[in-house]
Amino acid sequence: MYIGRFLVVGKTKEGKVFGAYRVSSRSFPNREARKLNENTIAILPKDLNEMFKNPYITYNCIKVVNKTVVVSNGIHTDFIAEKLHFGKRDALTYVLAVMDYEKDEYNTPRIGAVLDKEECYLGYVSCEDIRVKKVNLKNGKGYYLGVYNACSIDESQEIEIEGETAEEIADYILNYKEFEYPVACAVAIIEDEDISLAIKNKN
Ligand SMILES: NC(=O)c1ncn([C@@H]2O[C@H](COP(=O)(O)O)[C@@H](O)[C@H]2O)c1NC=O
Repeated sequence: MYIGRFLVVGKTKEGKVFGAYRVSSRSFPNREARKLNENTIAILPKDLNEMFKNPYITYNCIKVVNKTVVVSNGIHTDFIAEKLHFGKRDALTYVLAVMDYEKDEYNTPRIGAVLDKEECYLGYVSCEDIRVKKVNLKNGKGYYLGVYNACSIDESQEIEIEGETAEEIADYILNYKEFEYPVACAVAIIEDEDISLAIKNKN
């Protein structure tokens, strides 16, 4: 099944909260996740000239602000991170409403998650609806939210989670067979007082 870009929020079997993002792409597979600094992971074309071909393929997909993690499929990551003083739910809601879905040939939805140790919100804006929901995370389970064929916040969109470190989860989600065209995966995991980031690229 092709669900395009997707987020996974969940807990490891030992109860560590994480947010993950996978780029799956038919049209722009020559990209990679890159850790820009200890708080930020970006998605970039390997050939930087490619970024001018489409406005939606180059962006920060994870940003950590203090102890809060923002994950998304576009430049809205940065705007949500800048509005966190509104509160997690309202920052996500406000930015999704203002930015709307992508004006490409697929009306690709914007998806996002904002989470910390205590609570997690998932949200999306598509050409049909807009939704932000608080999600209760369970040990060893993850909820996914994808741009195509999986753009809903629903208990049926639950997967098992393997791995206890950011690296192990990035590897597991990048290689999650059910979802096609893997390109790159980025993960932020909250461990006690620290947040660790990891990336895994297909090639
Ligand atoms: N965020 C991304 O990495 C991203 N990659 C591709 N898109 C958009 O989605 C369209 C379809 O891409 P694809 O065929 O790779 O699923 C692209 O033309 C582009 O407008 C993206 N936009 C949102 O997901």
